[in-house]
Amino acid sequence: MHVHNLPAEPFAAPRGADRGSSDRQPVVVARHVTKTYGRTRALTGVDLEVRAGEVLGLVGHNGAGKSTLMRVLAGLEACDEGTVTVGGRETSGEAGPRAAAFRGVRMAYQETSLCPDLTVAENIWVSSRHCLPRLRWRRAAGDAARRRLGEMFPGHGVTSGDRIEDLSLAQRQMVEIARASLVDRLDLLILDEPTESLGPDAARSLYDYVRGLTAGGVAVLLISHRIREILSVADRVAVLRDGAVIADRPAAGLGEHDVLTLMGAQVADRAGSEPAAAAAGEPADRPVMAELRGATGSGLHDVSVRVGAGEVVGLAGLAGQGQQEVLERLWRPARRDTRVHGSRAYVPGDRQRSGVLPLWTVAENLIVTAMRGIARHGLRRPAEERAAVGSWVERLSIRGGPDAAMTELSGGNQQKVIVARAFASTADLVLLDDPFRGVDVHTKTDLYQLIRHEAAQGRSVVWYSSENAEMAHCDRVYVFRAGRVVAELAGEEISEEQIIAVSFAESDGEQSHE
Ligand SMILES: Nc1ncnc2c1ncn2[C@@H]1O[C@H](COP(=O)(O)OP(=O)(O)OP(=O)(O)O)[C@@H](O)[C@H]1O
Repeated sequence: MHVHNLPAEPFAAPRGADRGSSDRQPVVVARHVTKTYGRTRALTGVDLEVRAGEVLGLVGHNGAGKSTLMRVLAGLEACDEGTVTVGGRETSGEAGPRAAAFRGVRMAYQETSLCPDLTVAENIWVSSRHCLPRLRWRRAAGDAARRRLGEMFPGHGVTSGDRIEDLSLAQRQMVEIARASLVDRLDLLILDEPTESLGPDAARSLYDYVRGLTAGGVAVLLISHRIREILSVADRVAVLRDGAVIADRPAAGLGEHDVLTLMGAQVADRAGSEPAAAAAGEPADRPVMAELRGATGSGLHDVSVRVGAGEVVGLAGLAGQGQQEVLERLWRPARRDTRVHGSRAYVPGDRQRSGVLPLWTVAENLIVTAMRGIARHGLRRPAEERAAVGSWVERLSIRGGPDAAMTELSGGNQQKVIVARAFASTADLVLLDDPFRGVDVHTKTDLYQLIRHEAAQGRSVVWYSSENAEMAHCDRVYVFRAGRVVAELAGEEISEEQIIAVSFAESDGEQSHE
């Protein structure tokens, strides 16, 4: 391995030479890799090869073992059995953040590994200090961050002196990905659900950059629950099921349905590919549960939103156009222009900041909101609580079970607990802020049905989603742009195409007024 440690330009750009698929050398090879946590067999014998110059897509259900495998391939954790070979050299016993054998293998985490109260430059320094000069390190780290963010995400809006905690979720994800790529020699870049928090433009820029990397001979391992995205970016797709790779195929010729079937889904058994039917009855007939009337201020301009009892109302449009402000106002109604009847539950979009009680178990996290509904005359009823928890764990296939600590759960399973917690409460109004990030396709399908079912019982749901296709499960959708409602769609009018068409058509009109 040659290292070019130049203070002025310490981090390697994609290497130049294009390599054909025929001479792709293995960069990292796993053979019969196992990993057990307590009673959980996270990896049960993985065989996988990642080759230079390719994008390998890795798919699998929540809890299939994807993140665990990545940590082992990146040398952050040692496997129990089996071998990991990096650049032709077996690494047995070497693991931990500083293991030299893994120096060219870098990983961007789905939850981000950044320290919130340090700046962007300081975070970059912490993770890449071995290739930064000791003198004026802060400046060098800041320059490197600025350059790499500019290459990867033009228009990112981050400055190297920004504190991580002040950045948006998308910006934190961008810094995380840039951080992972900043190394003196990059052999394998692992991206764990990189686009879950990114908008479509940032995702496109990232994949353009990834193509440059692979053209230069770097290997990229991409984990995602977005199967279409995997199929459009990856050269090869590996499917992980119950801790083992059960299929490894070229992406060309694979369809979305093929991948879902390989993942082990009873695709035909789930009514998921079709949106669940919206509840009957004209929205205008329903008693109003919550309402914003001409709300203005903190980014909103004359926004009126009405939520009927038993209605699922979608908030759509590009990210950050006022949808979160609407949820926030419904959650904490403080002004005259907002009226909310009944109790509320909230599923935050950012579980790192305000989602789970990490040191508590799944059962404790679930029951914390449901207790009030279960208790009689102020007394808790443990048997009923236990039964309620059990039914939610089963209903959402929360892998790990009720007694697992939240920190033991995979990212997607943590998210399921947060969603279940909201619906397990007695709240009349459930507010969802892009709630299904990181949740696998099949569980999402079950959750869509859950939402419809709860609405049919009379609950109201307000749902912001960055995935326009999800809005088809709503009764009515408000499309937002620059803090304004630019369209209200109902029933048949709601479709991905229509939402995009309205967002963009209206956005041009808006701009001419600005
Ligand atoms: N530190 C840990 N302690 C105990 N169990 C763990 C730990 N890390 C992972 N597990 C368990 O190992 C299994 C695999 O988890 P992993 O995070 O690798 O899944 P994943 O495929 O990445 O899921 P997701 O799509 O939800 O991110 C899960 O059952 C999880 O609960």
